[in-house]
Amino acid sequence: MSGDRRAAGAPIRLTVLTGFLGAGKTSLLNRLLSETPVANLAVVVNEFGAVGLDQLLIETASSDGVIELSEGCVCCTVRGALVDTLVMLATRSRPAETPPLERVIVETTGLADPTPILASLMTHELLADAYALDGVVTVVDHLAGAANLAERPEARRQVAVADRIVLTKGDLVAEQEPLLDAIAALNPGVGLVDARDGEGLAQRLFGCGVVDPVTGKADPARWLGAPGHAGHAGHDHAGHDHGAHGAIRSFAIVQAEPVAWEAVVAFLDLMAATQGERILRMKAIVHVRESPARPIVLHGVRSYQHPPAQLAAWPAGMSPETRIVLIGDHLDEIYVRDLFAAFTGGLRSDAPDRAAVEANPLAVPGHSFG
Ligand SMILES: Nc1nc2c(ncn2[C@@H]2O[C@H](COP(=O)(O)OP(=O)(O)OP(=O)(O)O)[C@@H](O)[C@H]2O)c(=O)[nH]1
Repeated sequence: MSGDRRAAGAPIRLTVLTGFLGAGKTSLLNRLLSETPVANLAVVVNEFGAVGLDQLLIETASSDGVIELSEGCVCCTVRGALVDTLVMLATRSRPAETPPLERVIVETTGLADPTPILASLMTHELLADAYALDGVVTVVDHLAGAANLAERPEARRQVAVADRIVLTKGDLVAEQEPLLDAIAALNPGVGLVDARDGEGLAQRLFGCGVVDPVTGKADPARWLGAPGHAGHAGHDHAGHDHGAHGAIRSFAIVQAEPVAWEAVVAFLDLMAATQGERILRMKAIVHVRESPARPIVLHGVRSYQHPPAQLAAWPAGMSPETRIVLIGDHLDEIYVRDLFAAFTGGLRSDAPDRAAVEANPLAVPGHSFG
């Protein structure tokens, strides 16, 4: 934690901890809090039905950082209260000697679709400014996980939007492959953490979002799943999933040529207008023509986008290229790729490769794409 101590005015890191009912969120939180100094961390717990139970468990580790919302689902009835609580945490007055709040963890109810919560974080003026999403951490248990993913849309969404997945109850099953396959189909390359792996939980769960500006650190390349970065397989096209899991899939648009910022804005506006409800999550780093040395990172859910943030420089080890990762539900990949190409002058997905046509021994002399 000392490495990311919050500078005055720097955003509060916010982790959304989600996972299906009984997956082990509270157990994980208890472990995390027992490992992590809690003086500058607050936990917002939302429960559905069993009010108070989780608070009792968490209180053993953190006597004063816990705020429990009243009964209700965090994605709908308590959404207003969650926003109010986060506003209160960001704006509360505090004695001069107390350190500023560095982190907030929101534990959602197991039945929550996390996308409305993420949308609130991105679109509420004060929240978008005061908080930086440090990552969506989803807990999946080996015992019930595969069945939940097969049967419950909210469980699939929790996995699809995760920046990190924690696997619990591995001690209770012999075979792990079916669940790992189901996760890979929804969110290929997501970083997996086995809850049985000893200490250092905070290190593995925190810092999996995008941060930088400028430069509050975190690791945008890892967040994006850029090739060569730990925890991700680096996928440009994966996650076909038209079977039992419906049509949640992810793909990446990659373009090395810098693009005009206004073309990207136009592309995103049209995406939001036409595909909004199908976008579970969008993460992007943009190689902008106007500032090729300083990329812009973007993220969004549904039709909402977080205000763009410009990084100090390209993340170490990442080549300058635009990389847009889209996780969608019934999202039309060809349409999206063609739309991007139309706005940015890139190659259309169904058009021949320019180099293959121009640098081809059979190419028509003098012919080139203009
Ligand atoms: N064997 C085993 N049990 C676990 C593990 N993680 C959690 N549990 C147990 O699973 C049960 C549910 O854990 P919780 O931490 O309450 O799960 P939760 O996701 O917070 O549950 P809800 O708040 O009801 O959604 C508890 O009895 C835990 O002790 C694990 O890795 N192995």
